[in-house]
Amino acid sequence: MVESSSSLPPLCEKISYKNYFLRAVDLTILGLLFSLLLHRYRILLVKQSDNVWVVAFLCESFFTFVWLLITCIKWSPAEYKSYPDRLDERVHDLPSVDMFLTTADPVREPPILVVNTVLSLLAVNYPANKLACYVSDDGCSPLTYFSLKEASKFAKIWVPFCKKNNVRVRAPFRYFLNHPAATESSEFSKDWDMVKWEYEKLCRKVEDVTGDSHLLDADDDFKAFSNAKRNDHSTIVKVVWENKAGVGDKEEVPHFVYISREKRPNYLHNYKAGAMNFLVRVSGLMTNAPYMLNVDCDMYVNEADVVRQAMCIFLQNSILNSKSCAFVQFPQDFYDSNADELTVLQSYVGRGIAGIQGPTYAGSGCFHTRRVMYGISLDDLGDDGSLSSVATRNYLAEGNLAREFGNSKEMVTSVVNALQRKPNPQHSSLTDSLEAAQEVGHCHYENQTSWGKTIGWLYGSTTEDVHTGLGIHSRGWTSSYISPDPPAFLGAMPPGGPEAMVQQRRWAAGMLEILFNKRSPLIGTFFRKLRFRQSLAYLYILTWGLRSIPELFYCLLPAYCLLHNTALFPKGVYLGIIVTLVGIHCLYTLWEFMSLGFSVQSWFISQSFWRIKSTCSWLFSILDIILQFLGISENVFIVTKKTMPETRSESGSRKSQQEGDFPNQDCGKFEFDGSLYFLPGTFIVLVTLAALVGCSVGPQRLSHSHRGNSSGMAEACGCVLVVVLFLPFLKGMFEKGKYGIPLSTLSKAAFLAVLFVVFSFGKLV
Ligand SMILES: O=c1ccn([C@@H]2O[C@H](COP(=O)(O)OP(=O)(O)O[C@H]3O[C@H](CO)[C@@H](O)[C@H](O)[C@H]3O)[C@@H](O)[C@H]2O)c(=O)[nH]1
Ligand SMILES: [Mn+2]
Repeated sequence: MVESSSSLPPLCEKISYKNYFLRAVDLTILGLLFSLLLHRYRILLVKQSDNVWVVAFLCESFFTFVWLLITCIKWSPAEYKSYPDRLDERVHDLPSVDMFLTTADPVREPPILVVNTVLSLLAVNYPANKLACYVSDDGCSPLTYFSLKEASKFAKIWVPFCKKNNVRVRAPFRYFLNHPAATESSEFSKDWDMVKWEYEKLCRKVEDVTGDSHLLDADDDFKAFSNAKRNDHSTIVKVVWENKAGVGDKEEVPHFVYISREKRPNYLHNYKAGAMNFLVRVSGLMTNAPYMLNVDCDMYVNEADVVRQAMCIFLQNSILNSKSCAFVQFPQDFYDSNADELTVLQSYVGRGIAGIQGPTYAGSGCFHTRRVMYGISLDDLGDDGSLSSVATRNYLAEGNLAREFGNSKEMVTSVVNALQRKPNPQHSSLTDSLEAAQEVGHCHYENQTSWGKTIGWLYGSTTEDVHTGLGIHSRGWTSSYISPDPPAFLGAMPPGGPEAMVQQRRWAAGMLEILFNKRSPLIGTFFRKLRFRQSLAYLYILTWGLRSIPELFYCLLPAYCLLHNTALFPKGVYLGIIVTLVGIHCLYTLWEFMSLGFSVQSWFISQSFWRIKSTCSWLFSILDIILQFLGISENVFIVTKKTMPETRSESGSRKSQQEGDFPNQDCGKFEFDGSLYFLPGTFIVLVTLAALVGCSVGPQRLSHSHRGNSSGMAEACGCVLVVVLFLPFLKGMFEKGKYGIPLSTLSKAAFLAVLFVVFSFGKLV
């Protein structure tokens, strides 16, 4: 299949970015942090009873630990660059790829957005007979199914149009943002108008049915949905479109299947991980491709060559007989500017991890190897990449597979084929597998099997992605990171506000679930095949939730000290160290943002958002975990609300990338509601303001009797910094509507702030 002659140029290259200057900056910051800690500790030894210094010492120890992890992670960044143009001369028969998309709620995830992502998948630059697209709908919505059916009709126009004209961005809502250039031929313009008209027709149809779903009642194809409730319905599997010609022609549209697994009330469905495992099974029965791409429903393909890019990595590995790469992860990029900080984090921390054992799995934009998902370890493979004889005996022994993969004969056969890298025997039609697909969708199909435990997407955490990736790395596999420009996938992030808080809390709680479960990286290095630095990388991500406590305390300390008339910061040289630390850190992070083309404003918003999300949202994840341990409540996956952006073209703040950016009028404006999330932030701002006011009203008191040999200036500066970082809250106190903090939150926070002030003063008397 692959031409292995070494005279041909490689399909991909690993690029390592060692930057000695950045290492020096990282180490300098680390050195400064350690010297500060040491100084605090020395003073603590002398005056043991100073609680403020104990708290500050503990917080700073935590921050130093985090920075130590960051320094280790960023030490040797790397990524892959692929050369898809070289594929054709080297590979005569490209491998098949099954593409998975999950959706869960037709209201929070508008079907037209799902349709666009699906269309971008169907139109990728890859032979149509090697692709199949599977959509899992946890919402069991006739509207979603209807939209997908309509999309498959439109795909017959869209896919050939994209391939013929070599369109780059193959999600119509994005593509039609721009008009064709004046230099284009009149034939193209005519085609363009026709396709746009057809797309608009599709949108209208979806809109009409959204307004009146009874329109579908008469259609027999929708019978399965009548009486179906979101959380109470049988399995539905529908072959929306089958590429019966079985050719890879440019005119052809890949297979397209809609599935919705059985749901019953009071039954744990394991959220996205459960949906992914059903996708794996159904696709195993139908097409059984050796590679699987998965995307979230809002993450459309922004680079038509993406499948070829990923295959470059897998195929080059097979040329080199290096078999350790389990998955290829593309970064999650976004078409809105709500996630600039995530983009920066991926670019630096993500590349750092990519240089160790490989990137963590991010849940979307990732190509997995089916065999690895079936639980095999790197040791199970022989030199030629096939199962070793011991592994063959273990896995394929009579009864073992049924015990692990469930009682469907067809499923077991497909697993045997996948493990031995053989395709399924040719079916005459996809619909032949419908019955078997229904069977593997039953609620209890997974009972007593290894699904979610050692095979497939892992259960037990709402961040199933990090969990599953960790499971794979712990079995000795590596992963690869490619970050093409323009980005391969683009999605949406909720703006700063309630939705973002819910999402961040879910993430932080999901990570803590992993930190304390049996796959914890704390033990993975010693008992499994997780590399040491990789376990540190996981530790960095998994401890996000825990950071909330030192961050909260540290934000309150300046105010407390000012009110309590005591010193927070050391004086003299060590005050200089703190100022230098803050300065270097600001410049360093600012440089990270600007080097990726982001603005100073975006940097500032991100710094502020980090403080807000850790003190306001991650804090609750600790509560979630405690309640879960006590058996009082379970962590749930609340789907993030996605909105279809207005299709108006305008240029955005980032220098890059696409053919026109979406407008973002309220960029950076923070939204509030009455939820408890906004209580800690409001409290911090009120307390800090009170301290500042107290300090300016009674300056004599401060200068005369300030204990700890500090004038209070440093603490006052600390307070100003806190207020600046929580600026959205300060503004929120004066705004109305969704940008204003509700009175109920304000009054609760004010009450707590009064208690805090009294408490701080109380100590003085
Ligand atoms: O019960 C569920 C819940 C969610 N989903 C799907 O999961 C995807 C991600 O959900 P979303 O609400 O967009 O979560 P995010 O927090 O934005 O997603 C990030 O975080 C998740 C948890 O770590 C990962 O699964 C995602 O891939 C990653 O993009 C979406 O396609 C949903 O439709 C389901 O299929 N079933
Ligand atoms: Mn999302």
